[in-house]
Amino acid sequence: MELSSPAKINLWLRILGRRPDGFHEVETRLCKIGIADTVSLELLGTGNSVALTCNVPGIPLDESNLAIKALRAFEQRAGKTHSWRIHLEKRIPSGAGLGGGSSNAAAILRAANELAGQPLELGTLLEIAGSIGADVPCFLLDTPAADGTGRGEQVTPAEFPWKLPLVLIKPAFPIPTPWAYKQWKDSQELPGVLYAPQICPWGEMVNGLERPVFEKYRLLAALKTWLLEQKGVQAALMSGSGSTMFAITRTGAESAALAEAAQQWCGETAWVRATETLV
Ligand SMILES: C[C@@](CO)(OP(=O)(O)O)[C@H](O)COP(=O)(O)OP(=O)(O)OC[C@H]1O[C@@H](n2ccc(N)nc2=O)[C@H](O)[C@@H]1O
Ligand SMILES: Nc1ncnc2c1ncn2[C@@H]1O[C@H](COP(=O)(O)OP(=O)(O)O)[C@@H](O)[C@H]1O
Repeated sequence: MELSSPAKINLWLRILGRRPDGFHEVETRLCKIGIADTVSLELLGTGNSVALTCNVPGIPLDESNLAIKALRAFEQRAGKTHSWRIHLEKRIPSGAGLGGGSSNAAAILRAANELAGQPLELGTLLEIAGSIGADVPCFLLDTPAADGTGRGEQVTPAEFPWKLPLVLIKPAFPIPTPWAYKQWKDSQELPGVLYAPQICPWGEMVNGLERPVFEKYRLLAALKTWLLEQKGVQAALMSGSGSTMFAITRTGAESAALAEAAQQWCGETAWVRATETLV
């Protein structure tokens, strides 16, 4: 069984505070976008082995892969093991704040449940998803957008009728999510950079993780400032914990032109794509 496993951006990510368990209380709006991995899952028969392959080097192929974690958690809850084969065709860069691994985990939960004859209900799948990672449950919802509260794992579908043209820019370096949250409390704003909410028809775009991330990765702060000066840009923000920055333009032609200019600005090692939010 083959499933599309889309990336997300966070249109806003408000951090309300650090919790006693070390996680942070957040309010976020996740939107699925037109960049996706393809996840293939095959049920081989009896046993308990998982063979994982992937088209790109550098993705872990052992039990630390979120796709395998999802499969193991599914089998534990369903109370039955099988032998499986997974292939990940990755197009979403990792350590990018685009939720690639989380999306793969959700696709595996859906596919495994389907292939095993639907032993688990959506509520149970959402619970398992939340135990794998804060971003996983939103990818189990059918809607193109969702709101997350708590760690981000308490999700509700969100109305989002806008098909927004986007440019995504990920410099060559990744950013580990735990590091970004850890720096949040004691971080400072850089002068001359816009951190304030950008008021848009779909809501107030802001990302509380820009403060800690920009302090170390000055290039991203400079990139945000540059994006906000470009023709047709309605808003620019970091997605999740980075390192992807995204800009929303008014038209697809503007996002195509901006993608070209951004590639030149960042150099050829950056990953740059023009796409749009899913509706
Ligand atoms: C920042 C966001 C925004 O959507 O996405 P990414 O940048 O990772 O894509 C999420 O909050 C990330 O979600 P996810 O990547 O699933 O994180 P998890 O695996 O649950 O957590 C990784 C680590 O980040 C920290 N963490 C995560 C979520 C949260 N609300 N508070 C935290 O402090 C914790 O240190 C945790 O151990
Ligand atoms: N299926 C997967 N796809 C991508 N990365 C994965 C996967 N499973 C585990 N990882 C690990 O998770 C880390 C974060 O990856 P990812 O979820 O793509 O980024 P982010 O949390 O920034 O959106 C990577 O460093 C990678 O080694």
